[in-house]
Amino acid sequence: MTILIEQSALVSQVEQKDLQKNKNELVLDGGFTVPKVLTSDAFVAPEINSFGQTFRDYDAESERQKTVEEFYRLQHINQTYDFVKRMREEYEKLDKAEMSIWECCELLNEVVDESDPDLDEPQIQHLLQSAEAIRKDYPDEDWLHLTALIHDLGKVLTLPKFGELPQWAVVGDTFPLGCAFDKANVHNKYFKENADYNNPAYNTKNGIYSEGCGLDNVMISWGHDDYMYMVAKENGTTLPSAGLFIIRYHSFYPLHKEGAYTHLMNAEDKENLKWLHVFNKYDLYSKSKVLVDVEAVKPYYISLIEKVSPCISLFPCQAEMVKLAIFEFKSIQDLEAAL
Ligand SMILES: O[C@H]1[C@H](O)[C@@H](O)[C@H](O)[C@@H](O)[C@H]1O
Ligand SMILES: [Fe+2]
Ligand SMILES: [Fe+2]
Repeated sequence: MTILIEQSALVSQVEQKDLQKNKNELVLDGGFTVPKVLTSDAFVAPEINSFGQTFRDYDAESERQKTVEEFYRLQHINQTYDFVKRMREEYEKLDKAEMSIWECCELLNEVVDESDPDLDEPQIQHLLQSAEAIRKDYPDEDWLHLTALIHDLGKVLTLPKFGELPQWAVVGDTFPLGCAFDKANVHNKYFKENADYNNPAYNTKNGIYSEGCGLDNVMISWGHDDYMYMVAKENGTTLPSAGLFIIRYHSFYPLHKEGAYTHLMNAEDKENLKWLHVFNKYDLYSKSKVLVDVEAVKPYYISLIEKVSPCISLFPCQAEMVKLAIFEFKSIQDLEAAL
C-alpha cells in the first residue's frame, strides 16, 4: 500500500505555536504540535460497553467472558519464540495478491474477533467506528483517519483466502517473546503451559534483549499488528512513523496501558508512544452496538484511500496462494476466479 501523506499534515501544525499552551494539544519532542479540535460533536468515551461492563474487564461475568478466556488460554500456550520466528519468515516472502484497501475492509464483514470482550460485531464496523471517532476530534489529521481505517485490516489472516490462521495467531493483546512473561498480560496464568516458560534463556526480565534495545528488535507475538506493519512497509508506505507504530503496537496493552516492558523501549519508541495513547482512546471506546452506516461514510474513505493509495499488496501464507501469487490480482474477484 503506497500511502502518501502530505508533509503539511504534520508540518503545518508547527505554525500553530499560539495554541501550544492548550492542554488539548499534543506536543511532540520534535516541536510538532497537533491540536485536538473540540466541537459540540467531540467524541465522548462511554463508561460502559454494550454488554453493560466496563471496557476490557476480562473477569466480569458476561456472555463473552468464556469465549475470550479460552482464546487467551490458546494464545498464551501456542505463541512461542519459535512460532513467531516462523511466522515472520513466512510472511516476509514477497508473494503477493493485490486489492484495494476498501475491498480489504469489506472482507472484514466476515470476521468477528473472539478475543474482544467489548465487541462482537463484524470487524468492518470496528474499523469505521474507530476512524469516525478519531475523525471527530482530529478532523485535519487525515493520516490518523487512515491509520484507524487500516489498523486492524490484518485480521483478514483468519479468512480461508489468507491462510485461515486460528484466532490465537491473529488477534488479542500482544506480548514479547524471548523474555519473561509479565503479570500485566491478561489471563497470564496460562503462560505456565507455554514451552518458553521454563527456558532459562527466555525467562529473565531482559531475556535475550538489553535495556533500551528498541521495540523494533523485540520479537512480539504474531498477529494482525505485525502483519499489517509488514504489509505497509513492503508497500513502501509513507505513513509517518507514528502511524506505523500505532499499527504495529496497538495491541501491546501490557506496555501502552500497564507500563510493562517499557525498559525495552528506545527514545523513538517513547516519542511514538504518545500517539499510540491518543489513538487508543478511539480504538477502545468507539466499540459499540450503534453501527456505522457503511454506505454513508464510504465516499469519504474511498476518497481518502484514493488520495494515498489505489491498491494494497497482501501476503497470503498458504502453499496454493503462494503459487498463485506470481500473478498480480487487481481485485478480490480476480483472486476468487483464480482459486
Ligand atoms: O481483543 C482486542 C482485539 O483483538 C484488538 O484488535 C486488539 O488490538 C486488542 O489488543 C485486543 O485486546
Ligand atoms: Fe487490533
Ligand atoms: Fe482496533
